[in-house]
Amino acid sequence: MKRIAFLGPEGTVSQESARYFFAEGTYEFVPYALMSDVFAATADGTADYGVVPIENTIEGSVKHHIDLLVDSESLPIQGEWVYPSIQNLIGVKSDASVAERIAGLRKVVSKDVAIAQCHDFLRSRLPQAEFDYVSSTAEGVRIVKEAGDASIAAIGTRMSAELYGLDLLAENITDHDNNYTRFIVIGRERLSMRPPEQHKTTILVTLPEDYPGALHQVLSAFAWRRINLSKIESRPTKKKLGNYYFYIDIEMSLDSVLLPSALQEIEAIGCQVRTLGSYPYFSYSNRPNN
Ligand SMILES: O=C(O)C(=O)Cc1ccccc1
Repeated sequence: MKRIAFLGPEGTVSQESARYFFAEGTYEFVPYALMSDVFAATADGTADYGVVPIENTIEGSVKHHIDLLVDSESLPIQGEWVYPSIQNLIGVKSDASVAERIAGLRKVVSKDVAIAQCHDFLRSRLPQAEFDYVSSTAEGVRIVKEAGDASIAAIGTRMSAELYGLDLLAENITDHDNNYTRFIVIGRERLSMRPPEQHKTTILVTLPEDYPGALHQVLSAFAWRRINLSKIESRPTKKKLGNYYFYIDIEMSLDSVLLPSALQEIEAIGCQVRTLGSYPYFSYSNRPNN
């Protein structure tokens, strides 16, 4: 049975999303306390695949996860999908009314991204609350359960509230209905699933120094071939202040005729190109398990 590593404990958005993506076949879903553990377990073969939230509608790229991906040389991206994260306000069980319980909250414990996703709700309904940032949404739920304290709430999935036997104090508290998270799966083996309509390729490009207009040349190698890019983002190389690489998502498979020649052209001007993966991509309307 294939093992799928995800950011735990049980009940995270990542786990919900992994179950949605790997809906067909039998898999073992294995929680890890930190995203770096998810990468390490996949790298050393303890897990076959690792699930990584990489970008959010509201927050943009999860920079720490992009950096982990870049640092994990041997783990190509094998697939990408989009999942709507629905967050809820979760508290200990009590006989008091929900309004009273919300009024009595002093602290909210959750993951930074989840708190950001619910910013408007928290500002209007819980202006008095302070925030504790923890490693995942389900970890916040676990902490609330352990504390057994009615003045603390977590933000997390419905699944986590059920798992820890807590109450939903408010459902679907995310600020925007179009709040989606883009997930990738890393691993050595290709995935065997229904062929998708779209493929993507992700590359890292380091520009040569002292080459004015290098980025323009990179972009034009794609432009004149009419190859669409869906994302370009610079990240510091961390080797020297002011040195960057570009993280580029390309809407084309590396198996195509055009893309390899574009990459050759970019290398020819002195850029370093590293492929992070060429993989199937599933939008939310084109679900992997339709
Ligand atoms: O903390 C979690 O539950 C995660 O899986 C990370 C996360 C949090 C919010 C949106 C998407 C992923």
